[in-house]
Amino acid sequence: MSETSTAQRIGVLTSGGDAPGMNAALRAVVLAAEHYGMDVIAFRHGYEGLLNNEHIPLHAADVAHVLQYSGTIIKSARCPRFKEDDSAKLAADNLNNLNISALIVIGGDGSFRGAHHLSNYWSGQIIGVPGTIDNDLFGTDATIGYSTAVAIAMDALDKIRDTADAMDRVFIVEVMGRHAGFIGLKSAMASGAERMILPELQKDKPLTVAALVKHIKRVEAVRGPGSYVMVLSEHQWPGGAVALSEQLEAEYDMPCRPCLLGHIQRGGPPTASDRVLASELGVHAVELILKGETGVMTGLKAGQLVAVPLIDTWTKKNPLDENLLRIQHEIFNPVKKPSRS
Ligand SMILES: Nc1ncnc2c1ncn2[C@@H]1O[C@H](COP(=O)(O)OP(=O)(O)O)[C@@H](O)[C@H]1O
Ligand SMILES: O=P(O)(O)OC[C@H]1O[C@](O)(COP(=O)(O)O)[C@@H](O)[C@@H]1O
Repeated sequence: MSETSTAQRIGVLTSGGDAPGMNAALRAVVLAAEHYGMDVIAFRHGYEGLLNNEHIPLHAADVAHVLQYSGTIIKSARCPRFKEDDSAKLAADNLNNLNISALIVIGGDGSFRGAHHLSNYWSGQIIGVPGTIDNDLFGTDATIGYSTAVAIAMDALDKIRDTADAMDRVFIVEVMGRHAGFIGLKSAMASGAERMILPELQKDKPLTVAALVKHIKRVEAVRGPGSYVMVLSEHQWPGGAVALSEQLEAEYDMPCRPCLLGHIQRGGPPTASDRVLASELGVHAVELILKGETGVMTGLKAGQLVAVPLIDTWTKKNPLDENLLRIQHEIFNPVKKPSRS
């Protein structure tokens, strides 16, 4: 891009936890921008880069072969100081000094709160692209990264099942999703887990060790000795899967092993679904800029591209799929509740 270029200049950044498919979204943004005659400036390390003026131009050649990799080539960060008013003012000044007229933020709900905060001080267009493994953004059926995280968790759960079966053991597998049980629910169903503990379910019926032991024993009574695999969303038990399995062993003499999947869920090749979703949403973000939109997130709802007000993405909530919950609890539960009829 030359100093004398008069093309519209847009900014882009990846923010919050990296999500598989962010590179595919970046590639789509850059290719679409070039297609429509725009220049792209990428801020490195999310909002940190916006505040520190850490930026690079991005061209098609820079993103030619990145969509098969997780992480983000422009790096991501959590930037607590961006919540301050002075930070938003500084970011606005930096964007204006670079003649940037629109900013694409690829991230989760926190990143969109940040984008909204920035909009109080900056009059350029702001478009969000949903990038988080947690799938906890209202307005889109799936976020970029979610499909890959579920596939990784399922693969791990299948492997755990082999060893759990061989030794008739209980396993507690901790998956990500601090506030949302989407990864937990889908990976539990996809792997045939006997039980799942999700943040949304904890509100009505918090987990107790006694209830868990009762369920494990009942499953054994129905099926005979064998494996029992439980999916536990993170932060749902003090000390997590490790503490819970230690308690089962110590207090109930029940052979139990913990497994924490952690950041493994954010790495490796993104699934085809995530690459395609990211590609479609990245292009849509640029096309929304061309249409003059601002303060919206691009999403995919029932196969249709949509533009959702940024504020809705965190003030409203997508519930867990009621039908999947019903199937897991009532039909796939080895311990049948007495029939209602
Ligand atoms: N209320 C807020 N006001 C301003 N910036 C925010 C706010 N909440 C989050 N951010 C910014 O967005 C970044 C990413 O948010 P975070 O919650 O960590 O990840 P995610 O975007 O994946 O949800 C934060 O580190 C901060 O820079
Ligand atoms: O990588 P960090 O900073 O330890 O954060 C871990 C958190 O990030 C996530 O992977 C993604 O969350 P965000 O999309 O909100 O950043 C959560 O599932 C997890 O709780």
